[in-house]
Amino acid sequence: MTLDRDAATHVAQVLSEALPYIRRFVGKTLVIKYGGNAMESEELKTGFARDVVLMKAVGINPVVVHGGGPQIGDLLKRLSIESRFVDGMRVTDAQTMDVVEMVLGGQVNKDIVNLINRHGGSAIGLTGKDAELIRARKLTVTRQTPEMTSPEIIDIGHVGEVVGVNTDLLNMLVKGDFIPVIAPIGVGANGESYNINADLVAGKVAEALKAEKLMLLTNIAGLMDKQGTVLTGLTTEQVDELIADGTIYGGMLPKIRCALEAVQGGVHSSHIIDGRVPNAVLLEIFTDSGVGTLITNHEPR
Ligand SMILES: Nc1ncnc2c1ncn2[C@@H]1O[C@H](COP(=O)(O)OP(=O)(O)O)[C@@H](O)[C@H]1O
Ligand SMILES: CC(=O)N[C@@H](CCC(=O)OP(=O)(O)O)C(=O)O
Repeated sequence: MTLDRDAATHVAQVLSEALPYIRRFVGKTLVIKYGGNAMESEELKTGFARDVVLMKAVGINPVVVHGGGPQIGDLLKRLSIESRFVDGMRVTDAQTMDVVEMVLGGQVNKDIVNLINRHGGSAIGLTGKDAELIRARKLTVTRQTPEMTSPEIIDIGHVGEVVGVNTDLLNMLVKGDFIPVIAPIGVGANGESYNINADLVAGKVAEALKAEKLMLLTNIAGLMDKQGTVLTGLTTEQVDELIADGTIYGGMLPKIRCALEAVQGGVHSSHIIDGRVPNAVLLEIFTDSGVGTLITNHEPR
C-alpha cells in the first residue's frame, strides 16, 4: 500500500503532533497486560496488535503479558469441567491445570503472536517455563472473619505466585527488537506448572524490568466507586477501605493489588484501562490526561 499526497501530509502532521509524547517514552519499557475480556472481537485484537507494533516502531519497548480467563472457561465448559473462583483466582486442580496450559500457552499465546507479526512486528511467544522466565511457588490463600481466632487456609490447587523473573531473557529479546508475549504460567522448583493470575505476572514483570508503565487492559472503564464513577490517583489506604466496604471485589482485587505493588516496587505508574476502547494503549500514551485509573507514587504528568 502507498500513501497518496493528502494522506502523506496528514501522517506528517499527526506524527509531528505526537512527537513530544513519543520522545517521553522512547527507549522505555511498557508492560501491557492484555486481559481475555479485551480480546472479545477480531477488531479489538487487531487494534491492540497495531498499537503494539506502532509503539515498537517509534522506539518504545512493549512487553505483553496476556490473560485468557474467558477462553479457559469456554474449553472447561466444553469438557464439562466445573470452574470456581476464590478472590478472583481460579481454583485449579490437575485436570484444570492441563486445560489452562493448553489454552494460555497454545491457543491464546499463538493467536496474539500471530496477529502482532501479521501487522509488521516480531513477536516471540513464551510461557513462564521457557528459560524459566517465571519462577513460581504455590500461593497460600487465607481467610479471616471477626468470629475466627486464627486465619483459615484455603487450598486453591495449582495456583502460583511469582518468585522470580528471568530478566536476562527479556532484555535480550527487547534489545533484539522482538516483542515478548508472555502466557501467565509459572514453573516451580521441581518443574511443576502453576496457573498464575495474569495481572500478578504483569506486575512482577514490570517491577523486575523497572518498567516506566504497567498498563492493565480490562473490560471496564477503570476502578469505579459504587456510583460508577471512575476513581484515579488512589493511595494504598484508600484502596484498603474500598476493599473492606465491598466496592472492590472479584477480578478487580488482584488487579488493584498488583497495580499498587508495582508502583511501590519502582514502576513509575500503573494504569487500569478499558481494553474495549479501540486503540486503548495509544490513547493512554498520546493524551495528556490518559484514560482509566492511574496509580502512581509521583506527581501525575
Ligand atoms: N470497584 C470496581 N470497579 C470496577 N470493576 C470492578 C470493581 N470491583 C469488581 N470489579 C469487577 O472486576 C472486573 C474486572 O476483572 P476481570 O473480570 O478479572 O478482568 P480481566 O479479565 O480483564 O482481568 C470488572 O469487569 C468488574 O466486574
Ligand atoms: C489463577 C488464575 O485465576 N489464573 C487465570 C489465568 C488467566 C487470566 O488471568 O486471564 P484474564 O486476565 O483474562 O482474567 C485463570 O485461570 O483464569
